[in-house]
Amino acid sequence: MQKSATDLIYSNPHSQVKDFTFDAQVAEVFPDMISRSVPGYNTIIDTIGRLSQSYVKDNSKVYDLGCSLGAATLAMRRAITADNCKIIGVDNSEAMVERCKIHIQAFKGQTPVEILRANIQDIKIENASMVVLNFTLQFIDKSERQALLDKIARGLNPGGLLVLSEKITQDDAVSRELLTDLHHDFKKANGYSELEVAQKRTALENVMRTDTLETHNERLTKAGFNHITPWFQCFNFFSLVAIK
Ligand SMILES: C[S@@+](CC[C@H](N)C(=O)[O-])C[C@H]1O[C@@H](n2cnc3c(N)ncnc32)[C@H](O)[C@@H]1O
Ligand SMILES: O=C(O)C(=O)C[C@]1(C(=O)O)C=C[C@@H](O)C=C1
Repeated sequence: MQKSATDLIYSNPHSQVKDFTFDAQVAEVFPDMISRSVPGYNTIIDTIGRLSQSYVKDNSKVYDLGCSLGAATLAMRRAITADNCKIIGVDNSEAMVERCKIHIQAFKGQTPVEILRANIQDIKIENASMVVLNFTLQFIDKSERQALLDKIARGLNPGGLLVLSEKITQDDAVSRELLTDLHHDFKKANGYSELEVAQKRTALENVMRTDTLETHNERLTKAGFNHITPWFQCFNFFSLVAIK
């Protein structure tokens, strides 16, 4: 991931904390924001690259849905050895897509990359050997998540792989509070103040709705995935692989 400006968005008191959006201000500091906010983010990006080496097949497509600045796309492009493939990165934030295109061009690679500004719910997914949803599903309306996963499962070739990474919640309030506290401690250890943690939490409240692990499993099973296994969890962040 490239170096970026330090995230100071919530460092001063906001008279009214607005709903979080992936605007130009966020895009500018995003690599710093996500690596200081998501435990294991770099491990997850590296592992997506590692998985693409094994699962991306000749003559197929790879989708990075909610690609932001293209961290997962770049990790996959570095690792893919299959021939005649294409990576399609999709994001609906204009600021992210603009920066992502510049970022991708700055690196050389064999596999062609196309970055699209679109709603991932509107695009066609076809002939895919690998699909990545790295901390994106949590921003889709809950009632529309199953339809998106159904579309992904339909678009994957047999043996194709989905990587789904999400912030999760727990039904049990004691467990939920424990993991939330650990996550907040992680953010503070990475230099965020109490105020920054509290204001970001408020900003995300209406826009990022998390599910339990059980809900994720149920949806993926319903979508038709045959092999589903979490491979990473740290506090209330996890990543799984689902194979068709
Ligand atoms: C937390 S970021 C994803 C981080 C990125 N996948 C990575 O690994 O660095 C979520 C991204 O999803 C995008 N997004 C949210 N809803 C979307 C939608 N319906 N269609 C396309 N992109 C969406 C946001 O603009 C944002 O860039
Ligand atoms: O900052 C937090 O508390 C988060 O939940 C992290 C999180 C995410 O999970 O996607 C939320 C928004 C930002 O895009 C980066 C990371």
